[in-house]
Formats: sequence, C-alpha cells, structure tokens
Amino acid sequence: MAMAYLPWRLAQRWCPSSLQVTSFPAVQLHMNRTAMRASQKDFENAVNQVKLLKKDPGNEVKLKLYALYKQATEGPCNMPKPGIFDLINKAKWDAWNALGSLPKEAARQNYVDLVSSLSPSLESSSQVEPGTDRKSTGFETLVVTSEDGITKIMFNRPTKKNAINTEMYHEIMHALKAASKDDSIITVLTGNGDYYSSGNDLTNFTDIPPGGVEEKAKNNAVLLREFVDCFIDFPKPLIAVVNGPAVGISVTLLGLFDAVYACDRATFHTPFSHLGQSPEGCSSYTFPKIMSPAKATEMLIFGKKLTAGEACAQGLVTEVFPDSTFQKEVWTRLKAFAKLPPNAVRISKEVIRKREREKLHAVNAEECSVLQGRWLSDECTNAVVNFLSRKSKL
Ligand SMILES: CCCC/C=C/CC(=O)SCCNC(=O)CCNC(=O)[C@H](O)C(C)(C)COP(=O)(O)OP(=O)(O)OC[C@H]1O[C@@H](n2cnc3c(N)ncnc32)[C@H](O)[C@@H]1OP(=O)(O)O
Repeated sequence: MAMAYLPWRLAQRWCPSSLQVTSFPAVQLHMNRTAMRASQKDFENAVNQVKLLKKDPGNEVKLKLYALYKQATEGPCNMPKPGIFDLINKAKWDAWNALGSLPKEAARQNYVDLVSSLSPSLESSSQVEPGTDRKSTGFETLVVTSEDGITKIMFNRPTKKNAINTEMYHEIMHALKAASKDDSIITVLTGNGDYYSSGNDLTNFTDIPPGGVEEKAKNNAVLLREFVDCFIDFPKPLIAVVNGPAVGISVTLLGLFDAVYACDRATFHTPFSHLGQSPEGCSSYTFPKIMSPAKATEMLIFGKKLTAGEACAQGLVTEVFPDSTFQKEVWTRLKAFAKLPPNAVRISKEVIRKREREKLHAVNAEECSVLQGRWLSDECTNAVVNFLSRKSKL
C-alpha cells in the first residue's frame, strides 16, 4: 500500500492524536454505554495513549487509526475524494471510505482495541534501538565532527539509506557554511551505515503545500539551486568518502568534489530517466567533461550503474579501496592532507575553481529550471508513486 512508506512526520498529520475528541460533543450525547462497548472515556483514553506513541506503528496502522477515529466521531466518510496527486489525503480518504456504514460505536470499540494492541509500542517508546538515526551536535539528519584539521559531515539516516529529505538539504547547507568558516583544512562528506546515500528522498514529493504541485515543484527547484550553489562555492577541498552505494544527486554532486575515495562495495547510479527526471548537480556539464560525452550519456540518460572500479576508470572516483581496509586507509591519507599549509591549500582550490564558477552557476540554474518542469510530468509522478507503493523498485 502506497502510504506504508510515507514517513512518520507526514503520517502524524493523519494521526488521531492531533485531533481533539472534545470538539465532537454530539458523539458524547449519543453514546450507548453498555458493558460490551467502549465508553467515551475509554475512547478518549485511547486517543491520549496514541499521543504517547513514540515508536512508529507503521503507516497501515496509522491509517486504520485515522479512519476509525473519523468514523467514530463523524460517521461514514462525507468528504469529496481527493485528486490522484494528493497522495496523503487520498490514502486517508480511501481508509475512511473503506469503513462504509460501520456504526460509530463499533468504530469506537475497534479504535480502542487497536490502540490496546499497540501497547508494546507504548512501553518501548522510550528505548532507542541500536543502529537507528541519532541526534548529534544539533543536527537531526547529520553527524558533524571536526578534528585533526578535518570537518566530517556524515549523512545520518541509515535506516533510509541516507536519503536526503528537505531537512537534510538544509542541514547540509548549514554544515557546509559552518565548515567554510571553521579552522579545518579539508571537509569530508560520508554516509553512516551501508549506503553513502540513496539520493533525493522520494517522499519529498508528497508533502503538497496549499499552492499545489506547481508550488511544490517551484520550492524544490529553489531549494536544489541553493543547495548545489553551496557545493560550487565551497572554498576548501571537499572530499567524498563513499562508503557504499550512491544514487541520484549524491552521485552527480561528486563532479563538484575535489577528490572522491570509494570502497569497492560502492556503486554509482543516476536513474533519472526511469524517474521521469533529468540531470542535476551540474552533472550535465561536469560528467561529459570528466568521463567523455558518451559515457556520461550511458549514466545520465540510460541509467547505467557503475561499479566503483568503473567509476574510477572513468575519472569520477579518484581511488578505490577494499571495503575491509577502506576507513583506515582513507582517513590516514586525509589526516596527512590536513597537515598541509592552510592558505596554500585554500588558494589552490580557488585558482582551480575560479574559471569554472560562473559556468557552473549557469548550468545549475538551467538544470533546476528544467527539473521543475519534469517534476510536474506524468512520467515523474508515476515513477514516484510506483516507488512509494513498491509496485516497482529501481
Ligand atoms: C529537492 C531536490 C531534489 C533533487 C533531485 C534529485 C534526484 C535524485 O536524487 S534521483 C534518485 C532518487 N533515489 C532513488 O530513486 C532511490 C530509491 N530507492 C531505492 O531504489 C532503494 O530504496 C535502494 C536501491 C536505494 C535500496 O534498496 P533496498 O532494498 O536495499 O532497501 P529499501 O528497503 O528499499 O530501503 C530501506 C528504507 O529506505 C527507504 N528509502 C531508500 N531510498 C529512499 C529514497 N530515495 N527516498 C525515500 N525513501 C528511501 C525505503 O523506502 C525503505 O524505507 P522503509 O524501511 O520505511 O520501507
């Protein structure tokens, strides 16, 4: 089911915990308080219990809770069916509508039963599961550290393969701006867990603002342009430590890095055509220059996935290391780089980047403008819906 993959943050908007049961006095007047049926008090308690859920019960359960709440408080679904692009509201509507003419009392009882079946989630809500994303140094989606002359920005959504959501775009920009001013010599981007990054978080397309899909596409284009500009303008050597597979924008940006070290488990994949999208991250300019126009076409248009060895042969990756010794070897090397005289390093980077900067900004602007149109296309919408509903996977 499509909504089973929407994030908890979005799903909270359908969660009954955000609704006030007291705003439905008519429900209270017509309660049949039999021993067999959940009382209004039981129902209110259940609604409050849901507010305490910290562990995500999954979107199917959240949809059921939403539907039962609406049925218990308002009766059968009385809303017009949302449009096909309004993924979230359509899933909510489907769930509520599926309850048909179930009586309010039965819906209330089912709601209470469902919440009580979730009690293990309530009890374990304070536990942090090993391996899950943790907050660090004020960032929600990154771990940023600075030592030995190196600022390390680590993507930290391992359970989502480090997919870049809107918050992460903003946090990366923030971390890069801070790193450009701190006393480190080089800045490193890497990923936590088995992936470097699975690219743009495809749920970024589902949170539709009041202005509709056009406004969403425009906002995303503005965000993307600002994000890529930060990489174009970054004043210190920027190194990617590619600890695993990389997809989409996490690959294209590599063309703007100063060195790319990859473990032999890493792969490089830009499935833009499959997603109804087009190249970004200045790759329409950097990739043909780095690897020849034909090799760039295979990647950017035909979606050919490269191994680390192939990416190295084509100049996208600087050097490949065995996975078993990757971290040790790379960090030893980076620590040596970070001992170089800071001013010489910075000035050399500026000399190299200077003559390309204006061109890169122009390419970025054009790519974002083209993408804004692609995001409104049926091809793109269908691909995103397919991913979210798991009918297909890349
Ligand atoms: C606003 C600026 C926009 C800039 C545009 C940039 C363009 C791009 O970056 S295009 C590339 C977009 N990325 C993808 O298309 C990758 C989609 N993901 C996948 O194909 C697969 O998840 C995977 C091959 C990366 C990994 O497959 P695997 O079977 O090993 O793991 P999964 O069970 O699929 O993933 C675990 C978990 O992570 C979620 N997830 C992974 N990648 C993304 C993603 N890109 N967006 C959203 N969510 C992602 C996945 O749904 C799973 O979540 P659940 O455990 O909750 O099911």
